[in-house]
Amino acid sequence: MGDGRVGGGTNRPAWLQQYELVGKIGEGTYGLVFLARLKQSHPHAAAGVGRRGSPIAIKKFKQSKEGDGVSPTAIREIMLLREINHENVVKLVNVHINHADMSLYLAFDYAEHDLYVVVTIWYRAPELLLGAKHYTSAVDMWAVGCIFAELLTLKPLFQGVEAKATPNPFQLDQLDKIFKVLGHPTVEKWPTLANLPCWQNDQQHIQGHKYENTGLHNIVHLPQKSPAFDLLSKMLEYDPRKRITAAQALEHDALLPSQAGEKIVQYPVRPVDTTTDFEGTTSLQPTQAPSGNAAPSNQSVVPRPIPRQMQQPMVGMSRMGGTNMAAFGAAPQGGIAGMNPGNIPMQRGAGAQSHPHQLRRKADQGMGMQNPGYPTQQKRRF
Ligand SMILES: Nc1ncnc2c1ncn2[C@@H]1O[C@H](COP(=O)(O)OP(=O)(O)OP(=O)(O)O)[C@@H](O)[C@H]1O
Repeated sequence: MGDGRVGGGTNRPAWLQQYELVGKIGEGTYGLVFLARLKQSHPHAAAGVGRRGSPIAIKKFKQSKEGDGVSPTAIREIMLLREINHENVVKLVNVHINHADMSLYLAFDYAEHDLYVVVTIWYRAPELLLGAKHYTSAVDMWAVGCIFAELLTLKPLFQGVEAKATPNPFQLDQLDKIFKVLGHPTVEKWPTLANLPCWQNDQQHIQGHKYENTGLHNIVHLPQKSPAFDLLSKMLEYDPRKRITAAQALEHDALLPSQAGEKIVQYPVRPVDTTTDFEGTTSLQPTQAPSGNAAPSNQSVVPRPIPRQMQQPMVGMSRMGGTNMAAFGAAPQGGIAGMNPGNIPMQRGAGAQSHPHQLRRKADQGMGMQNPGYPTQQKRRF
């Protein structure tokens, strides 16, 4: 299959030679993601960055159905990632393209932890669920609050079942999950509630029900007087106009580094499917799981031997740490020079393709793999 045959195949493109493929670590709407390691140190390698053995996440974009070039989605992702330079955003370190089949590979700094990406109704603000036609960035703060709680408990906070049959934004089960924890919303506390279409139309569903406040603190196990709980409750404020803004949140006491940590959260590390190659189908050399952690016979999982201690004491809420690895230079052979995607033929209609507003939570959270159960938990202090 020429250049497109990579990973387990023999006809590897030249650019791939710099990586040792470990296995598949994830799958998104647009591609498969693999863990690989650098075979050799990069000339500009800094401490822990770009050195031999450094982990790299390689995302292979799925081929477009039309087979007419690189998708606008990929182009958009590359363009944006080239612009973004922030410690909390994984860095795009290289772009590779196989001209034979126009398959595209993006090489990123590797991130040890993630939330297995958060775009379902679980993170949707109540004003949206109640049909608000005009909304603000407060909806994002609600989502951040949900994620914050999930970081504390390792469990999504409001796991509503989505009613998919209707174009109506009203999601009763999701609202039900929220109200059960935060209590019944009232127009006294949230005056514009009365104007929301679904609040008016679905009175019998919501207003007929009296929700008790179970108490968020009971779920996230934080003292009610702690700065972390204060910040969380301000993110999950019903009234979007009263909800804390991102700028205010950054100033909140919970983020002061001087605060002593109280709550230690054990984060699991990412499983790696070592049987899947870049084509997402065939076998790499299976790696046996350590004894006592038998993997299913048709697949193997390995703990990632990438010790990355999270040593910083975290207080209240900590900003999610990025990998903090610097880019290590220009594209090597086969890469797109300077990561300029300008020479990539784009599909017609580029830019017009809409990103699905609502994506599903990944069905393959653990990629169907058993939790390897290795002693690889990492701690984060809150
Ligand atoms: N740099 C990385 N380091 C470690 N794992 C990664 C990295 N990038 C992606 N992954 C893993 O691969 C998964 C798929 O990533 P991808 O970017 O393809 O899609 P997504 O952003 O999760 O979702 P979608 O494309 O549907 O919006 C992620 O959820 C994550 O588990």
